[in-house]
Amino acid sequence: MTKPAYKRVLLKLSGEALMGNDAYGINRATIDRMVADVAEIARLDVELAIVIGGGNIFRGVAPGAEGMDRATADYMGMLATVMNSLALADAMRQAGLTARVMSAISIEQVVEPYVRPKALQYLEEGKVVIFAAGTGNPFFTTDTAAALRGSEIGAEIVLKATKVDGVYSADPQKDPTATRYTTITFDEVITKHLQVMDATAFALCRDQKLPIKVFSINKPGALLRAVMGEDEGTLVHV
Ligand SMILES: Nc1ncnc2c1ncn2[C@@H]1O[C@H](COP(=O)(O)OP(=O)(O)OP(=O)(O)O)[C@@H](O)[C@H]1O
Ligand SMILES: O=c1ccn([C@@H]2O[C@H](COP(=O)(O)O)[C@@H](O)[C@H]2O)c(=O)[nH]1
Repeated sequence: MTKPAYKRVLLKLSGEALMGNDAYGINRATIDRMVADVAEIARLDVELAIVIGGGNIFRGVAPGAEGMDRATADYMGMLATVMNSLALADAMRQAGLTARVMSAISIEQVVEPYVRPKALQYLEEGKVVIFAAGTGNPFFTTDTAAALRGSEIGAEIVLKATKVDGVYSADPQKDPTATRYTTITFDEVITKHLQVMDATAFALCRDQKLPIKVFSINKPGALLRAVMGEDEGTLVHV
């Protein structure tokens, strides 16, 4: 087998995809499938850090959050990512992988705080590092957290595993005539307002020259192909 294209990657996993076909929450079969995909690339000695979104849990509380102060709702969203991170780490443990969860907000009885040198040490030791609670700040997203942590740890690429199989000319879930790009520049995605990731995340990756690959979380083998540098999804580059 040929070698992986990257030594260290930041994988952004869709929170919303975690609910599978359920209305919200964590679907057991879905998380196990995600972990199996992750295990496949961990076996290749790729240093792997993960950020997982919170849409699967936050969607469930959204009606109650209506009219809520934005920062408070955002803190709830960040806590949702902590729950997903813990569930992911535990599923990894059951699959024989060693994962460490590090939180951007202080909840030390539950999960250790994010400390960059410690995260780097874990990666060098071959542990999977899961960055929880986003950036730790309201008004941001876990996509921006992925761009931020990816830059901090010197990842060579951000792999965004999501519900669609790449970046399209318009939202493919709304516009069936939308066409998929194989590659696209950061300037183009930003000026065309393509919203598969938020503009803050795109701008940070552009400034740090950190490429992003967007691909389907539901397509078998897609993560492996992305790690091998094969033609999969859409590459967003400088
Ligand atoms: N131009 C576009 N190309 C591709 N997808 C797009 C585009 N515009 C909007 N989208 C939407 O962006 C979504 C992916 O981003 P989103 O941040 O909502 O999900 P996620 O990151 O997978 O979930 P979570 O936020 O729970 O982690 C896709 O499901 C798609 O419908
Ligand atoms: O840095 C961050 C990251 C996330 N949030 C809040 O959490 C939810 C869930 O994250 P997704 O990226 O949408 O999955 C998000 O909507 C924000 O409300 C945050 O405030 N800061």
